Amino acid sequence: MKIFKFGGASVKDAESVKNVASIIKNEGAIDTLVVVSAMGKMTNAFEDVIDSYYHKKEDLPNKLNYIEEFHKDIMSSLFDKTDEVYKEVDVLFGELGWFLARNTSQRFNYVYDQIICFGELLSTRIVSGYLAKIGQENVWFDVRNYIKTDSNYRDAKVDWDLTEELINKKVDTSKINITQGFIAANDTENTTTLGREGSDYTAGIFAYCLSAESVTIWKDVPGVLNADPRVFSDTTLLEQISYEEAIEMAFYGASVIHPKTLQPIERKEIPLLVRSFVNPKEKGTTVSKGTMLEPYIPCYIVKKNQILVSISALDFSFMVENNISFIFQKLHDYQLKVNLIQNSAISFSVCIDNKFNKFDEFHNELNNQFKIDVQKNVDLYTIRHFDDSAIELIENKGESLLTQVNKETSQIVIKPN
Ligand SMILES: Nc1ncnc2c1ncn2[C@@H]1O[C@H](COP(=O)(O)OP(=O)(O)O)[C@@H](O)[C@H]1O
Ligand SMILES: N[C@@H](CC(=O)OP(=O)(O)O)C(=O)O
Repeated sequence: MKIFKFGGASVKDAESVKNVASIIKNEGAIDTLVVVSAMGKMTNAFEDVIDSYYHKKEDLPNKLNYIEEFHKDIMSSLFDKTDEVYKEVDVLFGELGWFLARNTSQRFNYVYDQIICFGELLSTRIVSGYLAKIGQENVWFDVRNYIKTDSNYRDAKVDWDLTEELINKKVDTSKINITQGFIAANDTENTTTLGREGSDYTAGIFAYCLSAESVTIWKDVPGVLNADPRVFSDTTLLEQISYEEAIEMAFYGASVIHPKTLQPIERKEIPLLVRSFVNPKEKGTTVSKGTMLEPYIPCYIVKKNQILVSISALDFSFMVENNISFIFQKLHDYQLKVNLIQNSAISFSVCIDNKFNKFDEFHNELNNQFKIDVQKNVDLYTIRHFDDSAIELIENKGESLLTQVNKETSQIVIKPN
């Protein structure tokens, strides 16, 4: 069985849905399980709904209307008004309205997951309905009956044993199956999610459980490039990369593959293909066991908007185990993700992501015990397989604040010009 994954960009409008349907027809007409994300930027739109709902804002009806109109507008170009899919979509909007009216829970993460899931439920109904409309038989299923997790809402951990059992019992591997990425359920049937951009991971979960022959993630780029084309104007397609290399790139922040996706498929040595839904005839990138990188060239990964913090003791004493472990505990407590560490005898530097906006609290707490220098709004560049000219290219992007060089990887913190 093959696994396909289509992200939001591939189903952002009616033409895109037609394109996805033609790829499925041409490339995956049997034995294929298709994982689909919410359409376009609909997950962000549902986050707006959650914000308005949770904070009881007056604009909630407008935000809900926007989402309904977005989907119905796409549907009007794909279906006749009498098609079954309209009923299915209306049932989903009914369920959403029912939850919004009846929910009494104040737990934000729980509420978030019960609402955000409708993006994927709607998109899969539309893709499945359109395939049926053009005569392509397929099976739609609710992934929440297949992927089971703990109750850590918004970042749930998969119960692998139960999930594997359910998937193997329930998936008809001879058919085209259409299901949702990103969402799952706990043992009390409440919806959970696997973390933002987690649909790639869903594809990895199905691939592992079904021992699939391959996973193809269809993207708006020709494959894995040696840099993000949104940031670098001159990029090269990587035709082949090893699992290890792909895991390294994803770990450092190459957003083309979700970091959690690779571990399950690497364990079973299932090839991962990253291909273009714009040019589906092109081969794209193969991630598999074997050659580390083909062609062997420097690869650039950038994380924007980081904070560089240098910490030293007030009395100039050494930065050693006891104070470093204390600082790390505090970084953990304030959910500050560390992307680079460098220490010398008397100072300790970290480059961190302030995703949850807790840096100022961390700073206040440590300020009277340590001397702390802070540089906000810096960019962290990671270069895999660097050479001198690659480092020079990055150092020309602004003021270079810190450079760290390991065998295969160089990391440079830049204050942009
Ligand atoms: N090394 C890279 N190679 C290709 N694309 C990259 C790379 N690093 C970042 N990207 C970005 O990843 C995007 C595709 O990933 P993403 O938007 O998450 O897709 P989807 O939402 O369809 O899963 C591309 O549009 C590109 O800008
Ligand atoms: N829709 C979810 C899950 C996802 O993976 O989406 P995409 O495949 O479009 O990145 C999100 O936006 O987080």
